Amino acid sequence: MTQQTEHTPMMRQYLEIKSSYPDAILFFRLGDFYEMFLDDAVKASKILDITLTSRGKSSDGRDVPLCGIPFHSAAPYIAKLVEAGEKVAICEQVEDPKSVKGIVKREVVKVVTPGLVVDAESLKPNENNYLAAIVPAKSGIWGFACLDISTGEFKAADFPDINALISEFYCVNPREVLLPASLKDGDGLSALDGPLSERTVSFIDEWVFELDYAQRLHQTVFAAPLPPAPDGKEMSGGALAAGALLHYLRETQIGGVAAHLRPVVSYMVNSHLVLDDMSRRNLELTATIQEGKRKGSLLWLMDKTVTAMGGRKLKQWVNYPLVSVDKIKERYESIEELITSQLLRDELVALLDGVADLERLNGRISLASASAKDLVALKESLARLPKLLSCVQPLQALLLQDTIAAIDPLHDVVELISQGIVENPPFLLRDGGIIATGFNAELDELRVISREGKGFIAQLEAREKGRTGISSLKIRYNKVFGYYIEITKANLAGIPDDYIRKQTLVNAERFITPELKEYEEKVMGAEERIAELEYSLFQEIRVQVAGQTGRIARTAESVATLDVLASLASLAHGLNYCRPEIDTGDLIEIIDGRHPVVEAMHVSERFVPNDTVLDNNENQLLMITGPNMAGKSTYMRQVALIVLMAQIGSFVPASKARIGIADRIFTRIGASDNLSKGQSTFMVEMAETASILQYATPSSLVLLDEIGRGTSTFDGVSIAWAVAEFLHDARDHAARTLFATHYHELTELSVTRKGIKNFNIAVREWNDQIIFLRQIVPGGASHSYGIQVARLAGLPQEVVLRAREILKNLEHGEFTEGGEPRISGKKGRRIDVDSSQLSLFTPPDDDLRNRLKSVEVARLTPLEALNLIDELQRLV
Ligand SMILES: Nc1ncnc2c1ncn2[C@@H]1O[C@H](COP(=O)(O)OP(=O)(O)OP(=O)(O)O)[C@@H](O)[C@H]1O
Repeated sequence: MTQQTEHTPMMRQYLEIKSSYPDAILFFRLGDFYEMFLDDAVKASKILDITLTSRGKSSDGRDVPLCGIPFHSAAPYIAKLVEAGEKVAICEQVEDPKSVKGIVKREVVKVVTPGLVVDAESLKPNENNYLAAIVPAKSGIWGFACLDISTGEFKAADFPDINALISEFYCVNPREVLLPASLKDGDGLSALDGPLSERTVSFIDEWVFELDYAQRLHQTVFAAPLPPAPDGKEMSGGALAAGALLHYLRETQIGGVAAHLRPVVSYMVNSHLVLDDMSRRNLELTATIQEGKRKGSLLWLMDKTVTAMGGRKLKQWVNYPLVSVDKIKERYESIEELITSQLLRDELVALLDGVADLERLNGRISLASASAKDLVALKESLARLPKLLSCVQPLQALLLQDTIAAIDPLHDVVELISQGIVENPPFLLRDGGIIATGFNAELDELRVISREGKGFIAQLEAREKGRTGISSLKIRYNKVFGYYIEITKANLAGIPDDYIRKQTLVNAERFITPELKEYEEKVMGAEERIAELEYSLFQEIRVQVAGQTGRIARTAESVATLDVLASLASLAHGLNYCRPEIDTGDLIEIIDGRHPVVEAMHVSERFVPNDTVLDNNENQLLMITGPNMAGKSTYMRQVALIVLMAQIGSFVPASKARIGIADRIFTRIGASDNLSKGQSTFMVEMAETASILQYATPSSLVLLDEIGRGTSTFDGVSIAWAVAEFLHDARDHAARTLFATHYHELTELSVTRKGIKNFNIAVREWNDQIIFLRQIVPGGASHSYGIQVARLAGLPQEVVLRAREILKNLEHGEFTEGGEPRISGKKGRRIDVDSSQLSLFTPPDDDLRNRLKSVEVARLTPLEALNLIDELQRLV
């Protein structure tokens, strides 16, 4: 904060508190308002679109900017600031102003930050909201940890290099990130620039990222040591990052870490099928590549869940496909059983449909921000569980049984809430009307007093009307005077002596009597006490329920799993998917495979199914040629998606599939433009290819679409050729590969490489038109049909004709002395419609060919042969 201010005691208090929260907007409680001052006020008034005023002057004579919001309706304002990426520190009066002389004591009670919001309005139901920490650790390892305070999930891992870290970062997609302060201007951050943009980033003191500290914090919070990595070794970076998150939680939650937060779970890059960020985006797993929308993504297609928890869990399954055959089979088994038990599944889905977001309710309960409505929602959801349990009881599959066994209907919690809280409580907690009758004797008594008091006032009004003979006499109530008797001016003559005048209005006078005040005290006292008592009883109930967060979390988790399995069963059943066979072998065999999303999005067009065989032997690299628009990319993606779905544990769009587990899926598809990061399209293409060649293993699945197209044709073909050779020849990197290309020359690789097979996507020519058959067939394509497709796309006739002319020139081998094609040629040459593809490697030596063709070898004498060699040499 830069401004100088007049230092009234209150302002001094403000500045002192603010100095501990320099990067948060401080909500400073003043009576019924939260006030913001100085820079905070300027910033917040803009974001919140509220009036900026000023309060007094600073010592340099400038106004002190000020804005404020009513405390009882602060929630939407806080949400708006947090949505804009700001942190909000809530500073309350922690003493009763009535009992204090001078400045009342104030303290920050909570800091709300984008990664730590819990209110339902600020969160998307089927998305997690993560807070993450990143830290470079020793030997190039990067530590990463993230938690979702709204659900209690907490995990950490080490990543071998920054690229692996970044891939995971995008997958987790945290809203807020903590980094060690040393990264502020230091190395390593530039690679993180892209990932960190548009997220709230906080730099944390270096000392926080210490292993001892992390271990101590974890032990204190969870009464358990930090876990090792899944391979049994000590987590290095992940542990530090987890420690930083716990530290930050303590700082912002003031006084405690949420009870529902679960201990850290450690994981590793290869605990799952690994996908880098580009591949995730290319395969449109959770969002489309063009518009970043959910609709059109694999997740959109697969998601038939009916609860928010199920939606989030499915997203996690899609983001982390499995590599364990046993675990995958457990999921298949469950889906199969749920498909065959259709009636049961329908009933299960109907029961799940009414279950609220137990995970987030649990979070709000444990963080003491749950309303009475939240508790009732919890009760109503839990109350469905006994029926749900009896519905699923006949299911036999192992995973289903384990999941069902972990569901706890929490009868005690249901009973407590049913007895304690009315069926339909108000939203506000302080106005009473929450606690059910019969729950607390004192409360019931107070309610009787209050009711009777009100009845008495009605009686009193009638009595006073009789006594005074003034029929218009009324007993009324307002906040300033409490109860009073109102008499119009015309009737004032008849008022009794014991009436005490309180106020004069234009047309009436207001009076009180000692009797009225006595009753008022009783009623008002009772009502005040009722509100207080109800609030404290509510808090007691909430604390009791919060004591059960572990049980609620386990139940929520199981309900989510049931929802996901039922969703996968509905998907498979509805779209006629098959159960794959899965093993650790190298064979990927798909019969009648379909692209799940293209098939679902274009229902009017029949999707043509295709087969695939890939392995580590004779079908290791499929070289796919075919005209533009034929369906090469769709075909390649469909294979990757089928493998991915199979490893998610889902059935797949095919009539039969056998999937040898993939450790990673790599894709290099299309021209992703990275100009904003200062890299050319070609540079990005090559960088991605380099990373594939470095990390692919024989168990990987690689999709390469038009490698080399970002540069000159000769360079492009050469690079594509060498890449294909490498993927075939380099034993450690010989991944199962789909290689789509427009360079027909590459089909020649199959002659010398036994693992390379040519395929093309069939088209039929008809009257200078092409018809796409969408069928993948063995062999290389002979034509590109680029010009025909360009014409279909509406390129002007003139340009199309000229392109054909140039193509013809090229095909006729018109080259300059330097070997460059003389493509401009002469205009007006007649063009054959069926021009065949130019072979770039056709040598410009027709004379040589013609001479050779003319030789009749059988009739050559040895001397003539020698002469001929001499002549040919000269020709060359
Ligand atoms: N098997 C199929 N059945 C029906 N339609 C398909 C099939 N495969 C692809 N398509 C449709 O054909 C269109 C073109 O497919 P795709 O983009 O895969 O072609 P491509 O050969 O990769 O083209 P290009 O070389 O120009 O990138 C897509 O819009 C898709 O909807």
